[in-house]
Amino acid sequence: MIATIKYNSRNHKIDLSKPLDISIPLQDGKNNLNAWYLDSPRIEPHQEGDFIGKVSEGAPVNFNDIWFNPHSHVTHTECLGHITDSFYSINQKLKQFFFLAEVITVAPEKRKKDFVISDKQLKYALGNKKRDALVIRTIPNLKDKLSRQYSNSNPPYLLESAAKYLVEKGIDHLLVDLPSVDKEKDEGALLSHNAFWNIKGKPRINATITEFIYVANTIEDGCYFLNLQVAPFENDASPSRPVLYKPIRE
Ligand SMILES: N[C@@H](CC(=O)c1ccccc1NC=O)C(=O)O
Repeated sequence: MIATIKYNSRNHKIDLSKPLDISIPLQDGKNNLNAWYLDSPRIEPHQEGDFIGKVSEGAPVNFNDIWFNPHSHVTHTECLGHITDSFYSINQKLKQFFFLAEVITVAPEKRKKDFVISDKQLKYALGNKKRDALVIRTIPNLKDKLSRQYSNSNPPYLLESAAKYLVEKGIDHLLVDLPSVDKEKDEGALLSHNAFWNIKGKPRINATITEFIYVANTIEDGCYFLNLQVAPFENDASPSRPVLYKPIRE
């Protein structure tokens, strides 16, 4: 199924039958991804009195309750409501779902005890490309990213100057394969979140950050169309499924 997309007065073709899913699924239990010191997520039959919501236990349907936190357990997209006093819902702020994206691969640089993504690395990778969205794959890029236990591991993050550079570049949607764009323990500074949403200036209310993606090694760096949608929760963040489509060269 081939679609032609007219973007900036140019036609691009994509094959809708060849989606590249860069989300991480959520599953019950300890093998699930985890961050921010929470228990593992749970998917379990709803129970009430004698009722157990499971066909094999005599119920007419499987009827599971799910306990999870979008920031801890799954690919999720957040809006500025993640760090503001006022409530903003990702389901209200993300209203367009196709974007031109660049996929880049970065090896975070060692800075004292941290590993960071710098503005210099992003400048080198983006050059003068103009994109709506940036997908950052960090290396090493092993399958353990699907089930990592990140709490107290001080994962890589973006320098504030890197986030500021992305704002200057006009990147509205940032996707990373990390738990956060900020340092795990930064005493609430959240410098990159603040810079990306320009909280101290004119807030970028339609900009989004997607965390915990996984970009398989079979997906090459380069230009893609990105379909980004969230589950319709009215919350600062919600589970999301970013999907890439490679433009067809003619
Ligand atoms: N870096 C922050 C902590 C933080 O970001 C955070 C803490 C608890 C639960 C979630 C967090 N961040 C992401 O959703 C700090 O050290 O204050």
